[in-house]
Formats: sequence, structure tokens, C-alpha cells
Amino acid sequence: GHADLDATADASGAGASLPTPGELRRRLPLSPFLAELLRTQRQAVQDIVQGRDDRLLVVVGPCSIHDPLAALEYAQRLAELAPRVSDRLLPVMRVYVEKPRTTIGWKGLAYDPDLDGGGNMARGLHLSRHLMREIVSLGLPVATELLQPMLAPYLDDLLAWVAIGARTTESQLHRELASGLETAVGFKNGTGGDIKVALDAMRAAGHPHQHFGMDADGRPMMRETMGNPHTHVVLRGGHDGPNHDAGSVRACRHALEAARLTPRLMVDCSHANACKDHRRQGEVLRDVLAQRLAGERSLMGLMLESHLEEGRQDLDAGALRYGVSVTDACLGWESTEAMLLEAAERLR
Ligand SMILES: C[C@@H](OP(=O)(O)O)C(=O)O
Ligand SMILES: [Mn+2]
Repeated sequence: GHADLDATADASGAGASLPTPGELRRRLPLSPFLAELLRTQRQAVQDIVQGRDDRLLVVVGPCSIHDPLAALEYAQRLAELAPRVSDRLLPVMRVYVEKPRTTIGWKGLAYDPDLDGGGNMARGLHLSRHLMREIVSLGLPVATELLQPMLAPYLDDLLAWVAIGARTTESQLHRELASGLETAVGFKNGTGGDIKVALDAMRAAGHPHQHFGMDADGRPMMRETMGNPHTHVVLRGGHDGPNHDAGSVRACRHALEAARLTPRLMVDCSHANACKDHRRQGEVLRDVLAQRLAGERSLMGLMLESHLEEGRQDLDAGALRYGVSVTDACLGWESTEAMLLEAAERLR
């Protein structure tokens, strides 16, 4: 239940040592019921990525999770909204617990759950897994960016979609990680706007790999992967501006086809596509819908940054306001709900 989110986390203890992935999974197991629910959630996402289902995959939620209880309240609202749009949209909630910083800054719930620089990672891992499991049990698929490869085995059995971010799409470690995941993986284009790194990442992650990893008991191991066929590009804009426009989408589709890769892509309506102004996500969304309605079938998804309340706040600006992002600025819930209802209506 929600109340014990914090209680059991404290039981995990602080300090430098961490539970192994196996220990955390034994503490917070995935029941057979939830495992079955995960299988259907992953299948639904893969059906969209592979073009078997023409609904739009919508990865929506906070830029980062810093308050598990606010995250649960958001999840309950999204879970209630989902059935009202699920004929045309498949909502998946962003539950981002590790954040890639351009330079330095708070690195997320898994790293520093107490928001005090204490680095209580044992508690951060526990809270992250507990929260994701609670959200899955609401029937809501969970999406996250995987950043620290060692962190993946603590969480990856709970994930229905994974992002590899703009700063790590070029990284061999992250392509190896993606090649071993059961979930669909979206590779962001580079921070400069380069889409080739994402196409290279799709190709690399599609192959089997042998790489340095860690087993469930935390022992180093050589991990063999099968290759992941469920990968796609996420256009998130770049230094020289947005890339959600029809010309950029077409160019990306042509590049994918030329590289004989699945011509499927998602548009991240936030980040450099919104020019760092969260209020511009609505116009990017409408541009994506217009392209879909004009027949651009490679567009199978979109991402929105959204929280209970609009905007953002600094972590070190005194008392935190409830439900407001502490990293990128987000849409508020009311406008998110209206946008998703409008999108579903236009796609009917
Ligand atoms: C980290 C950021 O994504 P990107 O990698 O596109 O900057 C996000 O999803 O909050
Ligand atoms: Mn963000």
C-alpha cells in the first residue's frame, strides 16, 4: 500500500553498501499476477513499435520523480484517464529515477532520495522499485530512462518501455544494455540534433552482445544478450532547434528505410522540441497529430513532460511546492488531460 512506501524503504538502511539486485527483488518481488500484467504491457508497446497496432504510444509524466507520493497521485489520475483514450492512445507513465545532468545537479530518486546530497542509494533503489511496482499494479505501464547500467537489474523487470537519452545514445555500454532488454527501447537523437547516432544505436542494439555485467548476486559476469528488435528513434530536437516538423520526420523515416531499420519513430514534444518552454508542448503535439492524420505512419509515439502542477522549482529554494517538477518544467495535469482527450478525439 501507499503508506508503507517510506516505512519499508527506511528498513533498507542507509550507508555505502547496497542490496544486490537479487536481494531487492526478493524484498520487493514481482508477483505472478504482476509478471503477467508486465508481459501484456510490453506486448502492447511492442505491437505499436512494430506497426501491428496503429494506436499512438504516449510516454507521459514528470521529467523526474522526487516525491513518490506525488508520483502515485499522478499515476492514479493517469490510470483513471487511460480507459477514456485507450482506443487511440496507449499511455505509459514516465517514472524517471536517474537523471543525466549536463554538468552537475541532483541526479534523481535512485541517487539521492532525501534531496539533501546524502546519496542514500539503498533507500533510493528501494523507493524506486517500490514506486514502480505500485504503478504497474494500477494497470499503468511504466517507462524510464536507463542511465547507470548497474542499476538496470534492480528495475528492468518492471518496465514496459525504456529511453536511452540524448547524452548516452552514442554510448556502447547503453547499446549493449538495450540489446539485452525485453522491453522496447527508444533512442533519443544526440543533443546536437544528430539522428545518425540513434540509427547506429538501433543497429548495434539489434545485435547480440557479450559485455561486462553483474549477476543478481552483484558478482561481475560476462553477459550474453540476444539483440533487441523493438527499438526506435525518439526525435527530441537539438542545439539547432526542433526536429518534430514534417520535413525532419520524413528525413528520419527515409534514413531509417535506407538503413533497412524499422521506420518507426516517436516525437518528444518537450526538451529541444519545445525550445525548453514547457508550454510549447501543445503545439508540438498538434503538429504530430496533423502529420499522423496526413498519413505519416512512421510516427507511432509521442512524449510529454507533465506533472500534477505546471512549471518547475529549484531544489534549493526552500520549502518545495507539492507536485511541481524539480528538473525540467512540465505541463500541469489539467492541460495534460485536455490534450490527451483532444488527441484521442482527433484520431478517432
Ligand atoms: C533527460 C531528458 O531527455 P533527453 O535525453 O532528451 O535530454 C528527459 O527525458 O528528461
Ligand atoms: Mn526532462
